Amino acid sequence: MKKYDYIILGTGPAAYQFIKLLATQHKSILVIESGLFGGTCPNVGCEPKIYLDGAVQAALLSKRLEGHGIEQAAAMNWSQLMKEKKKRFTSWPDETKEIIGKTCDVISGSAHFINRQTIAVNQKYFQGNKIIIATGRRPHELSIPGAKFLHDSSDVLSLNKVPEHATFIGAGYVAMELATFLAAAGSQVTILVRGEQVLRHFYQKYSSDLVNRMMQRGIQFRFATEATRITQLSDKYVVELNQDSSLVTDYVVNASGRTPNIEKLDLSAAQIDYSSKGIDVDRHLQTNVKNIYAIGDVTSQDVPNLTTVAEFQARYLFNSLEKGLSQPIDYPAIGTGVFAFPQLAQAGVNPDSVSEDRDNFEIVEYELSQSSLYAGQREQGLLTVVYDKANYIVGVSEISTSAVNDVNYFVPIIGLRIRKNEWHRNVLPIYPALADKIEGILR
Ligand SMILES: Cc1cc2nc3c(=O)[nH]c(=O)nc-3n(C[C@H](O)[C@H](O)[C@H](O)COP(=O)(O)OP(=O)(O)OC[C@H]3O[C@@H](n4cnc5c(N)ncnc54)[C@H](O)[C@@H]3O)c2cc1C
Ligand SMILES: NC(=O)c1ccc[n+]([C@@H]2O[C@H](COP(=O)([O-])OP(=O)(O)OC[C@H]3O[C@@H](n4cnc5c(N)ncnc54)[C@H](O)[C@@H]3O)[C@@H](O)[C@H]2O)c1
Repeated sequence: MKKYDYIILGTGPAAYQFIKLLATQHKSILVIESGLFGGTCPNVGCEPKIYLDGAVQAALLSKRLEGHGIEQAAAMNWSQLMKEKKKRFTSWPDETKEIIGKTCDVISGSAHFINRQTIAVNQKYFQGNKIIIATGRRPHELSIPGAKFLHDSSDVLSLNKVPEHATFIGAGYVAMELATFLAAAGSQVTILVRGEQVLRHFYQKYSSDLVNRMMQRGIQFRFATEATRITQLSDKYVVELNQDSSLVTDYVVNASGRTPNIEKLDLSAAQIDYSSKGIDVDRHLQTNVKNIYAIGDVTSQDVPNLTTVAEFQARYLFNSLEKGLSQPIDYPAIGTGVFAFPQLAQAGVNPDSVSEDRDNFEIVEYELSQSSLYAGQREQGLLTVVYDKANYIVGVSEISTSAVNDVNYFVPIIGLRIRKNEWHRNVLPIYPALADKIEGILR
């Protein structure tokens, strides 16, 4: 049986980052991937999403400005856009496999544990001194009758023609972003929200604001509504709802969350602890088994499942295993954004989590629309800043057409605890942009 220093399961952002760093260490490495090389983010997640987003934002912004300096709003040609997207993305898995193959042995197949040192793939067995599990997540399966008619985010991101009517189940990141895309391309869209909240990890005032602005563009939200059954009716689908009602649609997207890829790993063969939330790891990203580690979305850690977080964990693990770093993982200020229209973004402390603690935190809202920058886009922009007792900025939330980039200005300010005088001395940003106003927001 061939023995390696490392066996790595998966090739998504977590594994890829770890492999890239390990390439400098002259180790023997086996990498096993059961799906598309590169994982979710570059193939069916962030990257194709942001590629399509360019046209979506252009179309929606031109519509907003119609009659205010734009004669006629741009009309999206989704099919053409999708052809362009496929041209760019189709070769990525093969290219990624080739890059990894330069420094590692690579196998396509689904890996599972035989025991604490042994992994099986395609009926072959391999031993690893250290085994890194980075198998990510996949769309959560809804167990309702007719679930076979459901589509997921990957399907939407490679859809050739937009449906006349689309229904989304769930109201998290995926639903809010992809509903924005399909609606911009001409679909009628309905979003079924199980409870009363959308994007529950975001500042709720701005989540509700986003819902209102999407509703103004004709996107329908049905709150306290669950899909209970889906049936086919010639070339359409009937979605039965918990409120003794139903709707007829052309396309149903399951956007009810993502579940860790653990079932096929046979974790019990290596006595690895896990739950439905993912693989349990300690603050060194080690499982309960000494030589086995887990990174990225597959872990049950209470951090957002983002590419940035997966890569951060990979860097931490590399430094811990190869560079002798002994401190536990300590997460920095994490920024996150929803690529809807307008965008929603936040970093650090969510105002909702400290709104009752006025002794230790101050929450201040800044109206951005007064600036010509935002007014020229005819979009209301709102920024909320959370200050701690010592007047450091510890959290920022924004809703505007440029919220993602705006909040990114604040990530170093929060992470590096930058004060007004330091900013003033060392920074002269481009004007006009939000960055030139930050000095006024800092204390
Ligand atoms: C539609 C969408 C949009 C997103 N947009 C953003 C965004 O804008 N910004 C952001 O930060 N994050 C975004 N994300 C989240 C981001 O994609 C994930 O956080 C990131 O991909 C996690 O990386 P990972 O390496 O942990 O897992 P993954 O990228 O999921 O990779 C895991 C890999 O393991 C493989 N695998 C699974 N089981 C096995 C097995 N038994 N054997 C071998 N291989 C296996 C899988 O095939 C997969 O390739 C988005 C996700 C989706 C779905
Ligand atoms: N811009 C980004 O960074 C980005 C974009 C997309 C995805 N992601 C990542 O991928 C993850 C998955 O995204 P997502 O939108 O699929 O999940 P999510 O957890 O953000 O949202 C899931 C939604 O489905 C609802 N839901 C759960 N179970 C349900 C059920 N049985 N019936 C009806 N509704 C149900 C939830 O209440 C929630 O509204 C995100 O949490 C995020 O980490 C990030």
